[in-house]
Amino acid sequence: MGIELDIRPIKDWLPQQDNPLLIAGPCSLETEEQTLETAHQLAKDKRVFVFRGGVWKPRTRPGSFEGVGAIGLKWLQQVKKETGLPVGTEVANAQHTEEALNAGLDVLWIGARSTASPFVVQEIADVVKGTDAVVMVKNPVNPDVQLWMGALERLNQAGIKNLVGIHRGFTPFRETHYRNYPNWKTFIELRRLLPNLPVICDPSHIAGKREYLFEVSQKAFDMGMEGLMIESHRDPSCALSDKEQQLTPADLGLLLDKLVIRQSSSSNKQFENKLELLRSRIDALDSELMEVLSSRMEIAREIGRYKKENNVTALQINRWTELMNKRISLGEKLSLNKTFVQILFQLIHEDSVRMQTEIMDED
Ligand SMILES: O=C(O)C(=O)C[C@]1(C(=O)O)C=C[C@@H](O)C=C1
Repeated sequence: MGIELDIRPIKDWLPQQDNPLLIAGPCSLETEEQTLETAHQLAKDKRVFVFRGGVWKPRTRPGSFEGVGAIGLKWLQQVKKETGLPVGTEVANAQHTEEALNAGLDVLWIGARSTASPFVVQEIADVVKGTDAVVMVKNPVNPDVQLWMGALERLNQAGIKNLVGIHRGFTPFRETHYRNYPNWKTFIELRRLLPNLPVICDPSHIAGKREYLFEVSQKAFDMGMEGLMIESHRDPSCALSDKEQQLTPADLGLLLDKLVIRQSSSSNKQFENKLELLRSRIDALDSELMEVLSSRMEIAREIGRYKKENNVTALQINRWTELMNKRISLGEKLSLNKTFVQILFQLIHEDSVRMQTEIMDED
């Protein structure tokens, strides 16, 4: 079951927010003029509720633009004064956090590399303790839901109730056309564990390229996320960081026009009735599936006992390879996803071998 953290809904700290929560602004603040011009253009689109801008930029390797530093906080104050938009930036240590709080920033967020370090998160939590700061926590670079949760818990234990999770994708472990791999199942697990935590998506860091922003953003809404943090620059071609993933405010408007925003439920009675009917069919099929699995495991146990009597190994690689190939081709005929079939049978086989070795090692 999920854990109940004491988290306030977005509406409590941002009453003007309308579904979804949209946070937009440049990857990095570069000049006061670039900051203000981008902010004024974004403020015209009433769907943007918070202006973001990176001031301290964590870069993988030295030598790239590392942000303008604390002077950027003054530009953010100016944005707030001129546009009325709440403003936010990323903080990566205690000093950033103190400076951002002193500058009256409305939103702070912890980046993926910082979330991966419990020491850094605790250092930030110690500074925000006792304030009513809004703190957003990006997922750690590796798909470790416990580490992500741990960061949120540390902040909550410091009394921070205005919490939001940000899904920005994970360092890819295999070739992908995205910059960071969107491991949606980690989000599903986080939602199961912390059902009352609002979670938004950062399509810019997942996509890495403008052309994929729409599909990632739409998927986030299909999954039930509450908003987006998306990078927007008045002229991305001149941006000092992440040129290829930023949109002009006008292009952001076009992207928002196309997105379908979904609700977690519907008040349509007919829809509810039909859904219930279909769910009861799924329940019945799942029971059948479990019965079939249980019978299969019983046979695997019988084989295990038989192998033990005859001193034969549990793992039979030729049979396993042949079985997997057959299941994949049957799966294709039944319109089942190949990776799904592979993972499913890997799990079944793994457990079958585990049971057989246990039988073999029994006295
Ligand atoms: O065919 C066997 O020898 C089994 O024990 C069954 C089974 C399976 O679960 O399908 C289990 C272990 C082997 O590596 C191969 C297949």
